[in-house]
Amino acid sequence: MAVVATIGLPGSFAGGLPGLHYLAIASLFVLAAGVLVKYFLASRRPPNFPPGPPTIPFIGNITQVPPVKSFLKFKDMKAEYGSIIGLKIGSQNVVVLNSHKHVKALFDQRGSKYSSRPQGYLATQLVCPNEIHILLLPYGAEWRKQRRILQSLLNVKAVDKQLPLQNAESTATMVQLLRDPAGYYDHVRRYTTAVILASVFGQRGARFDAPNVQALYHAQDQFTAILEQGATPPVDAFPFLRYVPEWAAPWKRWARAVRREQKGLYMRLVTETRERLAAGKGGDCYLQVMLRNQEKNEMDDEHLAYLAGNLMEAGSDTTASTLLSFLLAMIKYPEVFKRAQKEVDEVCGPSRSPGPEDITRLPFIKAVMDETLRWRPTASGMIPHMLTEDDTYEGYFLPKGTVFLPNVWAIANDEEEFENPERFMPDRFLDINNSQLDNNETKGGVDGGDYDVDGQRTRFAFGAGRRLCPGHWLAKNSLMLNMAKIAWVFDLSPGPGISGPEDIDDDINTAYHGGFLIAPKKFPITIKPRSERHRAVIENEYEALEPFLQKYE
Ligand code: HEM
Repeated sequence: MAVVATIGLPGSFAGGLPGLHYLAIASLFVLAAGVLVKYFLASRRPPNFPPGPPTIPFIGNITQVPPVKSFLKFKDMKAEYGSIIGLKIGSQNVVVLNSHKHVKALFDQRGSKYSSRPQGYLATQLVCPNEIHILLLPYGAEWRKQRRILQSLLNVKAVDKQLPLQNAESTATMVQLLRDPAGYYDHVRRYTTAVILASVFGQRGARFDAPNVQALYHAQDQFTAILEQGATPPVDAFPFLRYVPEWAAPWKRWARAVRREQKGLYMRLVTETRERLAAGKGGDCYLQVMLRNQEKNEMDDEHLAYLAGNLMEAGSDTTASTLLSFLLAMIKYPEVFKRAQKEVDEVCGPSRSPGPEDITRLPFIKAVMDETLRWRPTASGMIPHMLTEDDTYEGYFLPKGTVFLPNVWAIANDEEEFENPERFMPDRFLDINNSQLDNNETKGGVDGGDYDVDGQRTRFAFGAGRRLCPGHWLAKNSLMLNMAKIAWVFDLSPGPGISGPEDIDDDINTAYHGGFLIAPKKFPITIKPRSERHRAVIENEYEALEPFLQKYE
């Protein structure tokens, strides 16, 4: 009766069944209207929010965001709306940062507010619940703890310990490329997985079809596929979707399957590593250190397994995709590859391939690596940061909870920063590296202007602020070693059916897979040893390194 009075219904309808019916329908109607009004209002741009395309009631800008390679569309929007663009994805506030200036000002300089991640229902509740996945963790105690652990293993000095492993696996990759050049795509992907498998779990991944390499790629592919925009209903924009029962929501069943597969794999790898360590095998891996400190760090087995597994996810495809882009660039720009070959020849001579000791002696290869990371940044799909307090910037109001997308693609292709950004021109980094090296080295990698030692801060290929990729030193050692060895061992040219470099498709629209990470599609390439002597040297080097790799078998 009280309810009836409140909503002003005639009392005579309140007593019997028909009255209750009416009441229920009316209540539902009011509830639905309330929800509609809420979503209607929530899909509008908040006052003083950065400019962007007009919103559509209830859905905001959802229809203006393409499901793949949205970074291209966001770059185009810059002409109309500027370098800081406000969007509504349903009720979610989203800001796209199209200039390195904003990423620096917000992520780097206001790191205490801009370092969280959006807590998407699917990713953080169904696939990775209980704060187990460092990439997805909110900015807080658990993230700080996990980040500290990674920092101690992956800092600039500590990663040098992995150089012998990276060198041996890179040499093994050169031999695989010699023996089976057509399988280049998988050989490169094997390399990056094998390095992480050995450095983290102390295990060997000698072939691309090795069960653990395959299992890792399968779990990783499933994980990225389910997180891809458009792969599942927009449950965060329309939270009522989370209440759809599982029988009517195949995406929920898919999420549970991904969870099962990922957890099963990472836990199994930890068990295997424990057993191998007990048997005196695979020592000195990152997981061994983590296990030793497990109690001190208050990590249960699942958190430990995920932290180790996350290194696999974060370090494998990213590095492989960058190396594949390098191969593509080298056949598209043969004059660059010739200069790279000249440099390695001058530094190493004809009797040995480049090794760890050469990494700091190859400025041109370094510029090629920097340019590859700029030309095709693998994280163009934009890894979001989330704002944890209300803020104002350049006169705009940015509410707490706003999701920020750093558009690495737009930053790397900014005509105001880079002349002819679509062209692969390592010289732009050669000049910077040479002129700014001293100035910036004293600042411990933090940029003293627009560039740091390796130009990383301007391109933002490794992210920014407190979430900056903790694996970037390890990754860069892998990139340098492989790029230098490839230039030393091989001649590269366009594959059969391609008349010359001008016919090679390197277009981001057509030559690249879209998704969370971008990667080149397989392209025709001919990979041949430069001479019989080069072939013999690399085969011999591999033979000498085999006993070292055996310890991971
Ligand atoms: C070329 C190779 C790589 C690229 C381009 C890359 C790029 C990135 C980017 C863009 C982020 C997000 C940064 C941000 O939110 O601002 C990230 C995060 C991360 N990366 Fe990398 N990465 C690479 C290799 C690696 C390697 C080799 C490892 C480890 C072995 C690694 C481990 C991680 C981890 C754990 C995170 C999550 C950090 C956090 O959320 O606090 N990455 N990476």
